[in-house]
Amino acid sequence: MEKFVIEGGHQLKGKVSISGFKNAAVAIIPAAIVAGDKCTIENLPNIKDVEVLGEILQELGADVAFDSQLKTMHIDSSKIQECYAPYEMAKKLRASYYLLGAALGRFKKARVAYPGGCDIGTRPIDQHIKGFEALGAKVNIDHGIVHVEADELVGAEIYLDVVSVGATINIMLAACRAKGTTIIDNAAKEPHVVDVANFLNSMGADIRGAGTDVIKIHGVDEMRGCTYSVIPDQIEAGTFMIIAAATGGDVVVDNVIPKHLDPITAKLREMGLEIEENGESIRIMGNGRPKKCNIKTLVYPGFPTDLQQPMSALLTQAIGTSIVTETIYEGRFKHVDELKRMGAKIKVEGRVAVIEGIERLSGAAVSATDLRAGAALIVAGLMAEGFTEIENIHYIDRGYENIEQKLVSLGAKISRSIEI
Ligand SMILES: CC(=O)N[C@H]1[C@@H](OP(=O)(O)OP(=O)(O)OC[C@H]2O[C@@H](n3ccc(=O)[nH]c3=O)[C@H](O)[C@@H]2O)O[C@H](CO)[C@@H](O)[C@@H]1O
Ligand SMILES: C=C(OP(=O)(O)O)C(=O)O
Repeated sequence: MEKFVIEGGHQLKGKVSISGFKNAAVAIIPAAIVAGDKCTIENLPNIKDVEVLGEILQELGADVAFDSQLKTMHIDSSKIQECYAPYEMAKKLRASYYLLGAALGRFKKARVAYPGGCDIGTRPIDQHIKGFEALGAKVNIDHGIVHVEADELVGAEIYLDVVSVGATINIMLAACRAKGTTIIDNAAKEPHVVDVANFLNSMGADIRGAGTDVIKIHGVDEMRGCTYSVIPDQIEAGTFMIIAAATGGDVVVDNVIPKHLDPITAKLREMGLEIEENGESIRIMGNGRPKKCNIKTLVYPGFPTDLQQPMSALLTQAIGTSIVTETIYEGRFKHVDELKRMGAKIKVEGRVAVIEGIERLSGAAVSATDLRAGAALIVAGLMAEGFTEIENIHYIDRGYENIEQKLVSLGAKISRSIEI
């Protein structure tokens, strides 16, 4: 089992380049099925989730070649005949549910086991199902497998009861091959929704309004392969901004879309950090302990749930008491018990964490319980006095490319060690 060993207390300085967006990549790879042609996807992050999705498409019958140096995946999905993703395949990640929309669009039929992913609360798919049914599909769940099937997909007006990234993307995947026009009302506006729409449009789809809360999809008969480059990872970039703040460092986070980082920049400025935006990079200059700050996770352009855990870690050393409210996932406080091992003063009541800032955390042996909990423990370990050992780092490898190498290049003392 691998673990990270961190010696805390070193200021980070320098420039770090951000990889492609995991949460866009995990939708774009399954989306490549829709056209049934050859696609080249560039700027993919070299992370476990991308590797696993490539393997899943291969098992479904596609030719897949991932060049991890060039960060490019070539997918020829023309040989896929049908989409059956049993539990062993689908449980590996939450994003396997995008196979439902993609295969429904192309084959009018799919069978995919209920999705897996990090345990951060219930992850219902009722809005995905509502969308598929509105397009004319019959959906039933039998022995853990979601079956979707339609004689014909027909465009419809779909109002989402909750703003859901997954449902918005899944409905776009199916609707781009439906007859007529689909309107998704109360759609998610996240950058990854826009990236997937742009990818589908590059394959010949006709999707308008992605990035607003009304998306119009005119179904098309034909789609074709394309070459597409994934946008930079908003969450990896935000994590490095938080790390820079946590270590009182001076870090340029490069290859980002600063607009996507507005909610993080605003909060860090509120905490007293100096931040400069410069084209495709953001410079964060820390100076001692940050001020307290309240955080409420919201759909985009609100503060992203995926950064709540790393931000909570930073707030453990803020001056004053901060209140963190998690509105998206009720189970996203599993990092709290681990932070407490390091001396953090946090009380959780339901979806609210009250964090009383202390002078300094102390290094301890801790365990990652999910991807962003792992990122939070890295933030904490880099701030803490002494050594922190983080177990279960396979969660972190799901979503961060070469995180320890990127941190070492900024002057952090972190290494990966293998325990037998
Ligand atoms: C809005 C939001 O922050 N979405 C994040 C969520 O996306 P992900 O796609 O996992 O989640 P959704 O955006 O679909 O879910 C948002 C909320 O809607 C609820 N819901 C969702 C679908 C459904 O059919 N029924 C339902 O009730 C969920 O329980 C959740 O409370 O996690 C991803 C990975 O961490 C992030 O990249 C997304 O930015
Ligand atoms: C929880 C996450 O990923 P997933 O939805 O793929 O489990 C995440 O990216 O923070």
